[in-house]
Amino acid sequence: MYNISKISRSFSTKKDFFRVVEVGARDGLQAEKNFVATDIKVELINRLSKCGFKAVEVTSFVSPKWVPQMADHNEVVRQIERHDGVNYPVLVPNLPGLKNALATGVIDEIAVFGAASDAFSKKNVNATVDESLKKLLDVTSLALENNIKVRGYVSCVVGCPYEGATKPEVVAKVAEKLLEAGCYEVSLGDTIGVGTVNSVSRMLNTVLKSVPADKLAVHFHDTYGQALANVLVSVEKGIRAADSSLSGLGGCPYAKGATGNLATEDLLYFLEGYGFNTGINLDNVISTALWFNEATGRTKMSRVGAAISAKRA
Ligand SMILES: CC(C)(COP(=O)([O-])OP(=O)([O-])OC[C@H]1O[C@@H](n2cnc3c(N)ncnc32)[C@H](O)[C@@H]1OP(=O)([O-])[O-])[C@@H](O)C(=O)NCCC(=O)NCCSC(=O)C[C@@](C)(O)CC(=O)[O-]
Repeated sequence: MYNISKISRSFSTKKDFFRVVEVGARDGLQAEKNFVATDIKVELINRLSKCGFKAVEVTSFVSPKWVPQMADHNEVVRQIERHDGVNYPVLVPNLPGLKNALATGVIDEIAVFGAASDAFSKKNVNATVDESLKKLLDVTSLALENNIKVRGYVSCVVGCPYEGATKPEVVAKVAEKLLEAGCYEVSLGDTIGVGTVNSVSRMLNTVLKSVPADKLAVHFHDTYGQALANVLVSVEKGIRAADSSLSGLGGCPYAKGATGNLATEDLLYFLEGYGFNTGINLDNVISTALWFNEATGRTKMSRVGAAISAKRA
């Protein structure tokens, strides 16, 4: 069982840095059926850039037949403002995607993605886990030759929508392969948000046997409302990076029923409460969420965003 008393003993007062990667413009929007206009995506990224994030994931160079929402990747990466100290990773599944990204001349970082489940991998990239890892080697080497940083993702680290529970050993193996391929960090994705403190703890204990905590980030979808609890478990195990999306936007087109990522606003409130320095201005993030809702006619807000904007009103 996960030891809660261990958590309270180790609450810290020192302001350690915790890196939050904002993935709303990519992971948050990729499953949206209605196309979000390019100028709204660009403005969203520009506003996020001013909030203090060190990384704002902006789009995917995937096939527009597979993910139509990301079809405007060329325009998005060319039109956004780039701020010093902020990286703008783009998701890349294969060599054609990388070549298209490189041709824009503005890419500073890519994210490659593998999975810990063959069934999900086949649905997501039309290749098994091993096949996709082999293909990724060409992508990572060409990116590194071009001085482009490479981040890796592993999907389905706790459970798969097609295969059920994931074996932690498989997650560890895929994470190791991504690091060997040249990724500077691997983000562990609970794609369908089924993880609990026990299953996430078991998975991390296994992965941490072969991958150091400073090479890991966590990426929790909040389908079952467990994402923040799972971040706490990850923090306690020494992980100091997490992905989240504005207002908890998102889902995965190849994982039915998966809701968005952990909301950035909720994550920031949690991290500040824990005593971390994120360098991110929560108020500006909430204003960005309100602007995005107005621009797109949405109403979805994070819990923290709803609470703080109600107080503002
Ligand atoms: C990987 C492929 C392309 C293979 O798809 P495929 O059909 O096997 O590829 P193909 O090589 O046979 O090519 C088919 C067509 O796509 C074109 N094509 C081929 N590659 C590209 C490309 N890069 N950009 C643009 N076009 C491309 C290619 O030129 C061809 O065009 P056609 O001849 O039919 O006109 C496809 O499966 C794909 O795009 N998959 C992406 C799926 C995706 O984006 N999923 C969501 C992201 S992963 C995620 O969200 C999880 C994560 C990261 O957030 C972490 C977590 O939460 O777990």
